[in-house]
Amino acid sequence: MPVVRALTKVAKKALLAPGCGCQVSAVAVRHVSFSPRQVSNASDASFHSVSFSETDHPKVLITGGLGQLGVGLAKLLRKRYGKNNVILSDIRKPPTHVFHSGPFIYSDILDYKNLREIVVNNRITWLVHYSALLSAVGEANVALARAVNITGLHNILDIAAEHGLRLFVPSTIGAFGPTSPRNPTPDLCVQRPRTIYGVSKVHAELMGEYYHHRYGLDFRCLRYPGIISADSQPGGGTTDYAVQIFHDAVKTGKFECNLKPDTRLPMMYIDDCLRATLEIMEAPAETLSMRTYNINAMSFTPDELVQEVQKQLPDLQVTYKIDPVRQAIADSWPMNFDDSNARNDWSWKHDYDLPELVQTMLNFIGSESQFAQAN
Ligand SMILES: NC(=O)c1ccc[n+]([C@@H]2O[C@H](COP(=O)([O-])OP(=O)(O)OC[C@H]3O[C@@H](n4cnc5c(N)ncnc54)[C@H](O)[C@@H]3O)[C@@H](O)[C@H]2O)c1
Ligand SMILES: C[C@@H](O)[C@H](N)C(=O)O
Repeated sequence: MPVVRALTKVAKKALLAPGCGCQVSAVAVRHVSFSPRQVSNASDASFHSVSFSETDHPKVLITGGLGQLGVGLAKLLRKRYGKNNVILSDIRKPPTHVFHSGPFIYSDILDYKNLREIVVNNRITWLVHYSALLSAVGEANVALARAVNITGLHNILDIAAEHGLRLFVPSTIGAFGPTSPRNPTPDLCVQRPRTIYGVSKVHAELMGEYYHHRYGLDFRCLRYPGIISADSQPGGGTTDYAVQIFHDAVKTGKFECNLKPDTRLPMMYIDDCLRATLEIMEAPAETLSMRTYNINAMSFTPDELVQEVQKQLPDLQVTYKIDPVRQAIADSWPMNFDDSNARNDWSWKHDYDLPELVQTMLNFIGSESQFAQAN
């Protein structure tokens, strides 16, 4: 598979490069007057996101933008800030419609110099860091997940701090583990995840908050639930079943579920997720009592989702063939998410519950499939 080959090549390059972290450090120290790697005591902390004036439109770079969430976010942000003020980037080749919808640029987050060139040449003020390997693919390739999710994040943090960017990094329900309270899971509690994905996301939360306190980095982070979207495919996670069921229900009337029928996980429709991202990015700093927030919309089991879909498509046949890796991951994740801090601090509110989600997904996929048959 070309994508897998490209990713493996990138990871090998990063992992085999002698002291790849040190090379990055050398570049930062040589060319940048302020770098987190140079600051030796807290009193020197001097990074502020002052370059962004609230009256101007931000100039946004989205990394890993060709996955499930990036294209939709670019569309939303372009509507608000103008097409040319939002740059999508990835290491993959964009489909034609994405390429023609606004600026796209190649960016490998493991290439620090390339990242810096993009930020400088395009006068970037906000960075949305979406590149990652998700939970199931991460377990299948731990070395690659470690490189992309941890080494890549270090590059992003340094670039953001050096250039005074506002930085958004999503975290996940996967940042919690079996020893966390699971029903509900609050913002602050034990976090001992058992996947490389979860470990890398806890690391991202802590590093982002550390850079915020140490260097004044304007770091903002939301822990997303499993995200459900109709016009983009998930990238290899544990919650992917909740997207696949809609496609299979419409196209074949049959669905094989890889999680047990009673596995409860927090979920959210993509429009709520992207709006939350915009809202936290625009929130005045003084409203944020924390830098990492849970957000939630609904919570359901495969069985409950099937029942809701069968209200519209009663002939849907569902079988269960459990994937032990995904099941073990799901069993260690939150069942319900407590997002009261987000609701109190910056008025977070979801629009979609399970019935609206199911109706919207079936409408979208149904009309797409009718269109395909007619053409
Ligand atoms: N989709 C969800 O349900 C969900 C839930 C919680 C958190 N998140 C987080 O949101 C973000 C976006 O999720 P998504 O579902 O769009 O992910 P995805 O897996 O669909 O897309 C990730 C993208 O990262 C890119 N990428 C991989 N290696 C890269 C590299 N070296 N340089 C640049 N890009 C690289 C891939 O090509 C891919 O397009 C991720 O950080 C993820 O952890 C997603
Ligand atoms: C929940 C989330 O982080 C992603 N969809 C996964 O399952 O890995």
